[in-house]
Parts: sequence; C-alpha cells; structure tokens
Amino acid sequence: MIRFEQVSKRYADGTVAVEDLTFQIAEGELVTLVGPSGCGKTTTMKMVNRLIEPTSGQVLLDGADIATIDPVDLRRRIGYVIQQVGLFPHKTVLENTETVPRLLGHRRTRSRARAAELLELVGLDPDAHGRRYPDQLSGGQRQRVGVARALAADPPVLLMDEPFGAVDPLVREHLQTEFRKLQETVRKTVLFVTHDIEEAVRMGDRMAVYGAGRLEQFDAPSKVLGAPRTDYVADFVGADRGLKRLSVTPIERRDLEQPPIVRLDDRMAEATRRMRDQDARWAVVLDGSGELHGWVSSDAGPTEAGAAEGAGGAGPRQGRPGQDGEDSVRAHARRMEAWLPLGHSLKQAFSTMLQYDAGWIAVLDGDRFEGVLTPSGLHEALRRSIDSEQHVAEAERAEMLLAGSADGGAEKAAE
Ligand SMILES: Nc1ncnc2c1ncn2[C@@H]1O[C@H](COP(=O)(O)OP(=O)(O)OP(=O)(O)O)[C@@H](O)[C@H]1O
Repeated sequence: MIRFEQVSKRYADGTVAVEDLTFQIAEGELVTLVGPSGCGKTTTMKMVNRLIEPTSGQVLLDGADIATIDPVDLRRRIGYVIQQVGLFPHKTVLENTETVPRLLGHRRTRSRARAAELLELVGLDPDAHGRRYPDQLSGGQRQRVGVARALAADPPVLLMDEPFGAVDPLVREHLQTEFRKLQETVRKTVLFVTHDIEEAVRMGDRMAVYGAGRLEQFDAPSKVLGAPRTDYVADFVGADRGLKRLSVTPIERRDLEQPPIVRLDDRMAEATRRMRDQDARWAVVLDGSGELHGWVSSDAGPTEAGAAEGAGGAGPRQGRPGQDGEDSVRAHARRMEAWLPLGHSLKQAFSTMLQYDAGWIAVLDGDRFEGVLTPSGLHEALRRSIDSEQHVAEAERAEMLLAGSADGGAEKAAE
C-alpha cells in the first residue's frame, strides 16, 4: 500500500533528517514510527502527503510514485491527525467534523449525518457534544474530534503525528485502547508517530524503530521486545536490564497519576460529571476521613445526559436512581485491595498488579492516598532508573580513567 524505496531527505541547511529508508506498510496495517526526538519520524510521515519532498528515492502509494500525484488529490486520500488537533475555534464540533466532506462538495445533509455517525464512532455523543465549541471540550475529547474529522472523508490512509501526546497518561491509554478498537472496524492503513515506546508497542501491528535518521528495526512489537536487532534497539526498549532494575527501584511520588477523586457520600451524578470532565472512566473513592475506600466506574451510576460517555467499561449498572441513598457513590463503590505504600519496589507493584489482575494500584503514604501507579508510570520509573544507572556507570568509568592517568603520572615521576 505505502512503500518507501531508498528514501533520503536532506534539508536546505544540510541536515540529513532521514537516510536510505526502505520499508513497506500493508493495506489495513497500523505501523508505529518510534524513536527519540529529532530522529526523522515526522519528516518520514510528511513525505507521504507531500508536505515534504524527498531529496532522493521514491514513496509509492498503491504502486504509484506519489511525486506524480497532484498533492490536493493525494491529500484527499490521506487523513491527517496532529497533536495540536487544529480544530476551528469558531465552529461547533459537528461543523468541524464535516469540514472535509463539505470541502469535497458533499451535500450538507449527508455530511452532517456522516459527521454525527463518526462522532459516535469515536465515543462522543453528537447531541451532547456536537453543538459545543472546541474550548468547551476536554483535551481527550478534542483529540477524538480530530480523529473523527480525519476519518470524515473516509480516506484509505491515516497519518497520525503524536495524536495523543498532549493528554495525560490515563486519558492517553483510554484513547489508545479506543483507537485500536476503532481500527478493527475501519481498517485504515495507518502511520502513527510517537516517541513513547509503550504506545508504539501497544498500538502497532508492526513498529519502525528509528536511530538518528535510520531504521534500526522494522518488526512486530513482540520481535522488537524479544529479539532487538541492534544494541541501539536493545537499549531503547531496555528489556532485560529493566527487569533487573524492578526490584531495586522504589515507587516515588512523581511516578503517580491523579485520577478524579470522589467521596463516599457524594452523589453519583456529581461523581460521573467529574469523571466526564476529566475524561476518565473511573474515580478513586475516599471515605469521610480521606482514607482510601476503593473505586467507582463512570457507568455504574444514573445516566444523566452524557454520563454514559465512555460506557463499556468494567462495572455493571448497579444503580436504581431515585431510591433513597442509592444514587450516592457509596451504593456503587467497590473496595480496592490492590494498594502499596510509597517506597515499596516496582517489582512489588508489578506483582500486586498481577495478583489482583488490576490495571493500576493505589499508592498510600501512611493512611493518605497519594495517587495511582499504572503500567505506564511503572515504565517511566524504570526508564529513569536505567538512565541513572548509566550515569553512575559513566561517572565510575571517568573516575577510573582519571585515577589511571594520575598513577601513570606518578610512575613517570618515579622513573
Ligand atoms: N525544515 C527543516 N529544516 C532543517 N532541519 C529540519 C527541518 N525540519 C526538521 N529538521 C531536522 O530534521 C531532523 C528530523 O526532524 P523530525 O521533525 O523529522 O524529527 P522527529 O523524529 O519527528 O522529532 P520529534 O519527535 O522531536 O518531533 C531534526 O534534526 C530536525 O531538527
């Protein structure tokens, strides 16, 4: 479907952004481009819709060299989602979503119906959210509108440049899961740029791991993790050493995420509103004295307008609104067994997650709730730990060299 054939790009100032790229993306495949900042991911992506032209080599779309396709025609076949979303602030969500079909000359009623359909597909309610303006949405909801808009003209190819980069980790994970589900239905050919290895692993059918301007490995995520082809890739995914570091790295405050917090005596409608505002599917529940009680799902309570947004989560509907006390958080909250004190090791955190089959664990300082540790927080902590290990090793090596040169000097003086 998309083929890079010995593609290089050198900018006018002499910067070589990518060099000798050759790889192929099959129809309906989602390929993640991952690597550190400045390694050429965005340049690669922009060469597909001709925002950037290669210096040498060819990019082929369905066998045709895209240099021979009119850029406007080309971009009609390619949806584009970027981190800043780029919604028109003075247009409603529905108007934003139907922009491309309208530009393509589709009739208004048809475009509007399609836009409503797409908003539903990305988990937004066309009635509740469709009439709002972009600044009346949460960051996560805006990102979904960006995805809906890119799908509006039904392009076979989607380019996504750090599409979920601007939202917090919990929302990002939610959007990733939803986009993977959506992809099962729409089966677009997707190029997805990220610098987050975990996102690349979770999202990609295959992943292209970049070094500086070069492709280090192009493989299924399990291969990249299990059999890194170069030292660079091994270092980037940090596998084996990472596991060893788990048991010696403590959970710290900065590793934690902050989900919405509700109290046992709050009304469920208020709790769901707060979860919706933060684009979260669950909240941590604290009791009257601020101690951890458990958690509550956003689809557990009464379904006031829009409260079911994000439904399909873990919790069954237990609420019978209108009956005494039943619409309080207390009636719907679950106890949380998976928790650990601050300072325990990442290994203990990991095994607690496994023991309770939990997607996150609560972290306490004494009796005080501090936040939650998710797999991505755990991954961040691990990376930081590996990086600091590297710095210590370098410092030790430098000290040895200095000691060596001092000894050498002493020997010389003695001669
Ligand atoms: N217009 C330009 N002129 C000169 N150099 C450029 C230009 N655009 C990008 N570069 C350089 O090309 C290299 C690759 O940039 P690119 O944006 O493709 O990287 P990236 O992997 O997407 O980075 P990031 O993750 O930070 O977005 C970088 O060294 C960058 O500074």
